[in-house]
Amino acid sequence: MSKILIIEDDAAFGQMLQKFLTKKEYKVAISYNAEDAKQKFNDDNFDLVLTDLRLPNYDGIKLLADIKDINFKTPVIVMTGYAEVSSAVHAMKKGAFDYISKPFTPEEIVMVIANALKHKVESNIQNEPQTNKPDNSPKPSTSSISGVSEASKKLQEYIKLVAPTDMSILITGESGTGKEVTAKAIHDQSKRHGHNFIAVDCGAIPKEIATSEFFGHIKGSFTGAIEDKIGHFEAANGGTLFLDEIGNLSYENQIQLLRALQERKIKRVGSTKEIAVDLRLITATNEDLSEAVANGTFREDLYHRINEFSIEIPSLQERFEDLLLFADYFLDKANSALDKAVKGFSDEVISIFRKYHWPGNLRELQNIIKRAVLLTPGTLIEANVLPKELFEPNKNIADANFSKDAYEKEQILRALKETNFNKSKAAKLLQITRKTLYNKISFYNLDL
Ligand SMILES: Nc1ncnc2c1ncn2[C@@H]1O[C@H](COP(=O)(O)OP(=O)(O)OP(=O)(O)O)[C@@H](O)[C@H]1O
Repeated sequence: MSKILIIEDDAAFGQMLQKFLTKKEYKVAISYNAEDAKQKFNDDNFDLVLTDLRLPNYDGIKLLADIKDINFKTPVIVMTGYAEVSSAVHAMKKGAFDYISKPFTPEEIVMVIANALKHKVESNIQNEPQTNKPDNSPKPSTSSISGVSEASKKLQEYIKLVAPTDMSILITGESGTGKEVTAKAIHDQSKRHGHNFIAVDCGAIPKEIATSEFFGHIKGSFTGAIEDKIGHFEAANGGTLFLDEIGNLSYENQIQLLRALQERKIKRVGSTKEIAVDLRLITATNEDLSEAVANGTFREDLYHRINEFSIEIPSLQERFEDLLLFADYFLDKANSALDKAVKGFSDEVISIFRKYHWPGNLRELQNIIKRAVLLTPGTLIEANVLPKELFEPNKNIADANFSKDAYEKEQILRALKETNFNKSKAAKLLQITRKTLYNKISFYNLDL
């Protein structure tokens, strides 16, 4: 029988929930304040914690951190008011497993709990064999976050799937979507993580020196070669070589690269000595390489060699539900970089962020937030520190979006009416997650 700890200052609601979950065959304890909750959590083994984010005299996020400090494996579900999606997202960033907005239906809470408990069992099974070898296990990347949208979850699945293999990965996606971050995550989760991750922007290397940049040179081999130099291939030996903007390589360099990959050996410029290299290749492009192959500007044999598996990174628009999560993350990052203590975004800014189309994706979001943090005198980012492009309608897609939005809104309302406003059922009908539905209801300002 799974044990649940409810932390809820509203005694009547807490007791009702306790009673309901007990009927569902859970063993349920309840705390009405943070101190008691920590005590109980310390003294007993709980399989799951269900906590309100707003507690008297205690910050819910701090309590979440305290719980994670005691036992980071226990999944925590946070309960929030409907308007507090951004705090829920913040909580998830700090390690909460899921969130549920009040008021919720009995089916919803049962589903969320069952899902969290299932995940706990699965992750315990995965963790078991690794307990005695902490140092050899791949480290998760710490300088990035995963996102909660379906597109992000799929991306994480792919990363997890391909990381342990030695397959060559081609990462595609618009500029600023996180291709390099993804390549690094694959490296960090691979068995090569103890070796170098070398990132090279092929677009930034002049054609004349590309060979020496990739393979190194020996002193005196050409004018300017004043000392021996190792190239990127050797530097990445044992680890991962990430070639960004691979489509920019000259035809000659493409041949050299293909040869090095096939033979797994290189020669420094000016040397006859062959050097064995053992590396994993990850490449990225924001152009359509198959088109370049069709046009004859990119070698087909190299294309197949680098494309044993391809991963497409979603644009920020395609990961709409991640927007606030990333915004929060970049806010923290900007605060530390600029030594500021800006706490959040005004409602108006959040609404502007949600309406903007983010052509520069995560990089643009990050830059805008950093600039806004710098310009913000107080604790909240207000609309007056945002650049003007955020206020301009996106002319290219305005019409398309209008009709798409109107259609989507109508579909949501129809599904809600059809299910008598049961959000879980409506989400199922629409074939989206409950969270996506909540986000869309809030995005379209549906007054339910
Ligand atoms: N998952 C993530 N978590 C945190 N930050 C991210 C994430 N993905 C991207 N970023 C940030 O967004 C910015 C752009 O990421 P990155 O350089 O990986 O994009 P890219 O697709 O390789 O860009 P380009 O096409 O211009 O080379 C970086 O500053 C990176 O730190």
